[in-house]
Amino acid sequence: MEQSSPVKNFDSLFAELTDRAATRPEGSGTVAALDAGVHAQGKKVLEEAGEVWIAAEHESDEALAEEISQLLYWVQVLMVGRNISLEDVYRHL
Ligand SMILES: N=c1c2ncn([C@@H]3O[C@H](COP(=O)(O)OP(=O)(O)OP(=O)(O)O)[C@@H](O)[C@H]3O)c2ncn1[C@@H]1O[C@H](COP(=O)(O)O)[C@@H](O)[C@H]1O
Repeated sequence: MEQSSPVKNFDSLFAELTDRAATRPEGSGTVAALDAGVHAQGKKVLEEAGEVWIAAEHESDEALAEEISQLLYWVQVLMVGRNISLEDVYRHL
């Protein structure tokens, strides 16, 4: 029987990416993104932010939500790469 995958959220994705950085599994896009360095990560953050903006102006709710998920992912990659924790960020909220 097919198992449904658990629901992801911001914290669980961050835990997953932190684990990828520690265990470096073969074929992980996150490991490749971390190895590419902060300059490449920053460019992806900016690119995804632009796609969020365009989607917000011109695209469907579903397309916008997908772009936002990609922006969150790339912000988290950058955080993991710089060793910034969720608590480091949350204390500024
Ligand atoms: N949530 C994401 C996620 N969001 C975005 N992305 C990456 O960000 C890229 C953004 O897509 P775009 O459509 O903007 O770009 P693209 O043209 O498809 O790809 P590029 O040419 O820009 O690389 C995607 O191709 C993915 O490489 C993600 N990669 C991984 N995850 C999750 O991260 C976790 C770890 O993934 P792995 O490290 O790959 O195991 C898993 O839960 C994944 O589901």
